[in-house]
Amino acid sequence: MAQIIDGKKISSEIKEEIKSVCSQLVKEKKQLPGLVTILVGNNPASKAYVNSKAKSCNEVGMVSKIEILDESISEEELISLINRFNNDKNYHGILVQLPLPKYINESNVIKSIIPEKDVDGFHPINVGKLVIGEETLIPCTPYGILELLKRYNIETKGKHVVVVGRSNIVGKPIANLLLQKRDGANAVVTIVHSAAKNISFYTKQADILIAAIGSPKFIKAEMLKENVVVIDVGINRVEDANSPKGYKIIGDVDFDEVSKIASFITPVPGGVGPMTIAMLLKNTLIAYKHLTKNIE
Ligand SMILES: Nc1nc(=O)c2c([nH]1)NC[C@@H]1CN(c3ccc(C(=O)N[C@@H](CCC(=O)O)C(=O)O)cc3)C=[N+]21
Repeated sequence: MAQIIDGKKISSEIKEEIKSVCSQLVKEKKQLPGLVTILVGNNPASKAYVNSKAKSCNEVGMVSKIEILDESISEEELISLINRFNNDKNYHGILVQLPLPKYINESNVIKSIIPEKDVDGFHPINVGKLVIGEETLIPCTPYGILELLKRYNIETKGKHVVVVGRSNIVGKPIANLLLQKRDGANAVVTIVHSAAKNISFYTKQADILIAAIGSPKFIKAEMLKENVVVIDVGINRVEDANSPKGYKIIGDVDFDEVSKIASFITPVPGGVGPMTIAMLLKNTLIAYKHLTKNIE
């Protein structure tokens, strides 16, 4: 049986670390780090995420603001609001909850956030820095995966990591980060995606498998070798009559069968998801550090 990688526990540890930095700032009567989250429309899942981000901010003692905008807002109005926060010294991180309504160009919106406050790490300047191995704000989910591997002492040097999925949010950045030589993971990395003729051919070679597909229970035990380390990034909402909420969240990995052959595995929920939020707070602290020079 695989050892469970407890993302909930590690995320609590990281939040404790951030909390102690914030209470030190209070003692020194210094400004606190601030995060603004912008939500357009009222998609229930997005609302839930945004609320849990704000709750975590409050837990660690950061300043947090949620801006909820009507679905009818124009791209120009959204960008002008972002500009206001670009210039607002009380906020060091700006996060625009994705996805945005179809008529708003996501790329224009992401580019309107100053790279220094881009705590998602989605701005092309930050993406470019990440790819060439320069210090930058790392997207929260990949950053969370790196922390999990580090805190469970899972060696990546020379290991074959197979990333399933090529999104800009998870697949591409995690592949680049694990590839990095200088203060990096130094792994051999393969990215596979839906156009592959035989996905199992690739996944069977993985020492570490990262599933970021967006398809419930896609990864089966027969696609993997014994003792593989499995990181499940999937957050799939499926109907569940037995749950009080009417739905449950399952990953991209068939946990019941894969946990029998893997050496380590992240559960869903309680794996990568909580880490995403912890690393968002960490990024806000890093942005604060660079913008204010209040902490070393
Ligand atoms: N600009 C932007 N940045 C994001 O980082 C971003 C986004 N937009 N849009 C949506 C996705 C999704 N996302 C998650 C965060 C936490 C959990 C999380 O905490 N999940 C819990 C379960 C939560 C539950 O039960 O609903 C878990 O896996 O244990 C999941 C998903 C951030 N995203």
